[in-house]
Amino acid sequence: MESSNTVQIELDNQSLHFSCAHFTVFSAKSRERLHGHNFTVRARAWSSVGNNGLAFDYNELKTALRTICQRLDEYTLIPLYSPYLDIKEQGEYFSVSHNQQTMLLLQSDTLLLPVSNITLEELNGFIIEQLQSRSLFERLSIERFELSVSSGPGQRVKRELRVQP
Ligand SMILES: Nc1nc2c(c(=O)[nH]1)N=C([C@H](O)[C@H](O)COP(=O)(O)OP(=O)(O)OP(=O)(O)O)CN2
Repeated sequence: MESSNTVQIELDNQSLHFSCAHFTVFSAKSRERLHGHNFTVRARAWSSVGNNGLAFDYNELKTALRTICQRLDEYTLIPLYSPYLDIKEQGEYFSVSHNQQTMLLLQSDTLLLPVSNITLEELNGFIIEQLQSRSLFERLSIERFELSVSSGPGQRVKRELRVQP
């Protein structure tokens, strides 16, 4: 029986993590308190093995993921597109208001991400968009891709992408 020429390359190195503070906003009147996680990222990529016995150099994918994680690491993450937050610049701070409460966060320690909530779902989508912006899937001839983002043991969100050949 001939085996498939398509392999699955999985990356879940310890370096694919970022430590951030956030709060999930559930509604106009409900949110979590500000807290933190050590988020971890795991990627699976399906690709065909070429005549030289290589599917693609997974260091390119690992380096891209590591760079994205490093750029998020040690920040408070705030969703720029949340319908329930009012975000303003105030001197060296961002003032972030929700349900008549306002927190002041140092801009130097805060990232406004182009997402609607700081959830595993939205972080997953953000990281995939960062990879797509590098045309990584086309450049590495990745046919199918799965990204998993976890906020701790036992809870993760996975998203699968079928990249057009
Ligand atoms: N669909 C989603 N639901 C929730 C998300 C999410 O990202 N997507 N996130 C949260 C909370 O931010 C997150 O779960 C808070 O962490 P929590 O589980 O409360 O605390 P720990 O990670 O320390 O886990 P414990 O089980 O409490 O030890 C909620 N919902």
